[in-house]
Amino acid sequence: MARIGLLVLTKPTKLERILPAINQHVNSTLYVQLYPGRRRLQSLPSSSETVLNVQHHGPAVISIYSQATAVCHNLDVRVLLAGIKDPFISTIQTRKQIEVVIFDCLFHKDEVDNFLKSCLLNATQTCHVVTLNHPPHGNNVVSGMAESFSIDGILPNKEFKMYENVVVGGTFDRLHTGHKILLSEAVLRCTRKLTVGVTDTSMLKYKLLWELIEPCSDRMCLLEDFLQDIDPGLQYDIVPIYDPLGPTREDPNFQMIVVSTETYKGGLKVNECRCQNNLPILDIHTVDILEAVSERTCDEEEDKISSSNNRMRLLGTRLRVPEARPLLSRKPYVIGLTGNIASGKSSVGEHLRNLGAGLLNCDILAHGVYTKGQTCYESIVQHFGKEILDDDEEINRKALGAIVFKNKEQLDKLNGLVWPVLLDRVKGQIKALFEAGHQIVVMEAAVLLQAGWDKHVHEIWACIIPPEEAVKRLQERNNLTESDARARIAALPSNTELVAKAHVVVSTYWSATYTQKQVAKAWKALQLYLTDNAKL
Ligand SMILES: CC(=O)SCCNC(=O)CCNC(=O)[C@H](O)C(C)(C)COP(=O)(O)OP(=O)(O)OC[C@H]1O[C@@H](n2cnc3c(N)ncnc32)[C@H](O)[C@@H]1OP(=O)(O)O
Repeated sequence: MARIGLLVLTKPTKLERILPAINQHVNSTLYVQLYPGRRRLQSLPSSSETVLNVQHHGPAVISIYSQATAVCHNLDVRVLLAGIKDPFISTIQTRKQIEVVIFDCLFHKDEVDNFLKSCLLNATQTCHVVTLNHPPHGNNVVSGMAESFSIDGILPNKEFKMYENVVVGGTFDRLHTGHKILLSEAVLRCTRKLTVGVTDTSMLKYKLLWELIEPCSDRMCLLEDFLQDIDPGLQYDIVPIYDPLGPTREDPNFQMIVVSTETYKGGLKVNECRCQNNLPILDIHTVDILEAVSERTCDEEEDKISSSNNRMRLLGTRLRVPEARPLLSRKPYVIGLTGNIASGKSSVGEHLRNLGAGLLNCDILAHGVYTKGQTCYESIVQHFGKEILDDDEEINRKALGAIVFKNKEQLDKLNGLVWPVLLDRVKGQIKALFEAGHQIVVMEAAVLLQAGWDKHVHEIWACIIPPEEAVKRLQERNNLTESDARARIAALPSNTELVAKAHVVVSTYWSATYTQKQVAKAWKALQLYLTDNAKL
């Protein structure tokens, strides 16, 4: 199985039939090259032909993306546009090295050899060829796809225009089919420079699960990579934006803006602002939100292709490969379950226990190290004074908490007294749970990262909820004032810090059933990971 493949598509109507077979040949990136008739390679293009070509073949691009996404879920599909804009281009330049070329019809061996040698500029030495020459059945032409590539006899649509300077904006988090279509529509209509405004993370804090949005610089790099792939002939200016209008409020050169039906109002706002600034009004090209592949996977998701849905689907998945822990015993496999206060760690821990994990709760263990007669009792009383004692001389945690949660120095002191003793107990408990038959142990610890205990676990699972939800929960659960609740939240790592370290992220923001679903998904993925790596 190759990682990177190129599908040479001479008849787009065949796509539906050949897509399932493509999954057996490629598992990472699928380039698609629409291949206009080669007889045209001899003559030189004229600009009117370019416009006709884009007008004629542009809709096929959308259709390819929708169909390919529906069938090849795991492939990063990239429809190459340079050959559509200029049908006389005879070379294919991709960013990634092509390992397999898939033809949708039989070509003569000499033609194929010539194609591999002269047209493909970035193929591996061992690049091989597959022909999926399925016989046509029925007459059903897929909508948006013309059976013929010939543009002869096609009348120019006077409405259809191409522009030197085009602009498009968005968050572009984890490029999905909707983004690819929006960008392709912009590229297809652009002849010189495409400016892409990318919302900086500071603008996104109102978005659901914004903490899972990739950093702006990463999103910009991925965009550049995608755009250079689909049309290396354009100039790209990819810029971070800190307000919804970005560079459109001042650049006099922009001529056209590409928006989705959802962001059309934003396009109107841009023109309002340009009018006020005495700048030329932009033509607005609106791209439909893709409905065909927008099926929700659960009630909680939005009813369209959206980045929020994509982020929700990341919950419970393995976001990164755990670092090697050579100093940690391989067995049992220890998950550090952490999260800010009231984030629902304990419910996640319970789900994991139900699935078979051994569970230990460090909050509860911590309480046990300073009950009367236990190791930390004397040192805590000595430092914090007898005022923290109950009538029965036990440490009153409410009184102790009132001191430490208002004073960082005091909290550090308490942590310094408790953590070393607690860690010994935690290690003892992990061993006991393993001896009782648990191959996987979950260590629930609110301050896992601050304590530097990440080195004592094989991987980290973080539980996140929006901070405002945490404030609400804390006020209800712990009877705290709003400012006390905010102070308690601020004392623990933020969602962003947690996500940066976590291998798996779950959120208890929605229903208990949805939390359970995420945990079950993460548990299943962990079993696969452990089996693959023979860690159990
Ligand atoms: C490395 C670890 O994570 S060990 C587990 C955390 N425990 C510790 O660090 C020991 C020091 N803390 C304590 O002894 C107690 O929390 C006290 C005395 C401060 C307060 O006791 P209680 O009022 O009974 O609170 P309790 O222990 O149940 O903790 C309540 C919340 O405080 C937070 N909390 C606990 N310890 C700390 C700490 N050291 N720093 C910041 N927040 C903390 C937790 O997030 C917990 O929230 P959660 O229930 O949503 O997880």
